[in-house]
Amino acid sequence: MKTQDMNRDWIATARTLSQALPYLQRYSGATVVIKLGGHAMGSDEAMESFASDVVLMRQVGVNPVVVHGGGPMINDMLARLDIQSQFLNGKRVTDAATMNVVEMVLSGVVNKRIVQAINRAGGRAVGLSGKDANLMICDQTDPDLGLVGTPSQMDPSILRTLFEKSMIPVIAPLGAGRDGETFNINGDTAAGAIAGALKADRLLLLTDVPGVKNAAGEVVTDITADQIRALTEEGVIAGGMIPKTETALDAIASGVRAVVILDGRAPNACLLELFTNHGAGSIIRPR
Ligand SMILES: Nc1ncnc2c1ncn2[C@@H]1O[C@H](COP(=O)(O)OP(=O)(O)O)[C@@H](O)[C@H]1O
Ligand SMILES: CC(=O)N[C@@H](CCC(=O)OP(=O)(O)O)C(=O)O
Repeated sequence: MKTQDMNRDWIATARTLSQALPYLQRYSGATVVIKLGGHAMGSDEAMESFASDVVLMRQVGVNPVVVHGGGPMINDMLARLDIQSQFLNGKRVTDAATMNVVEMVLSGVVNKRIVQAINRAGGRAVGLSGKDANLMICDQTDPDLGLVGTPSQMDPSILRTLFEKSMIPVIAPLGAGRDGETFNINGDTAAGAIAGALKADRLLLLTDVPGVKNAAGEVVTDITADQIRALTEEGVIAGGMIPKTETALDAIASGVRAVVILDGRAPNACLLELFTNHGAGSIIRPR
């Protein structure tokens, strides 16, 4: 390539960068908690794209925290081991045998797959669960659900230590009980509790739909608490969307600056949400 052409390419790149700069600067130093659901993980390509987005966020000065689910992977392993799964209001009834499988799959397989993908993309990810450094101490949610926990005492100091070293925490949604139990936490609930404890700038809930839909099936891009309550009463918000919108409202009440529910399978979903004017998905913010 001629020097003149190279210079022209460089100037075009600099122009593009200067347009992106205000967005990149807006989030420099910000804390962004990203919940990656089991359904949003998909293929190896989707995982690679997610990992490189998280690394880019870190490179421009964001403190990303990944909290993951893995419900479908737990279901597969339980079926292989011939253990029956039962659900109550979208939450897995978790007996001791199920809890062992949940911990093995989430902390062992799913967590390390994400850690490895981020490290291969050039980041330094560290895998944890809510048990590590007392990040999430839980109480039992409901005796009918067995070992399902609700985070009741948070210590996010380990996450701040990792931010100082530019490391990326990847957290499996498990917590310790006060009497030595291990609790299974819904992934959305865990992400909300961590975002709340960090007073995060953004909580991104990645799922397999483009956002929260109204009765006409359209995505509501800027959704209020009242709209969420009305759509839930009408039964339009149902199933797995209920814990997400509940988490969003709880997170806002605990001081998170905005929550976005978006399609994690879309290429560069997190970057488009943070670094473009139009964003992505449905945003919920304090009013
Ligand atoms: N109003 C709604 N808008 C969008 N999705 C909804 C709505 N009500 C229910 N859903 C369902 O919620 C699902 C997302 O929840 P879930 O399957 O638990 O996600 P994940 O596994 O990503 O955490 C969507 O796939 C959709 O079928
Ligand atoms: C208590 C509870 O429901 N725990 C979930 C934890 C995993 C999860 O939340 O996975 P997704 O985000 O992929 O749905 C479970 O056992 O399936």
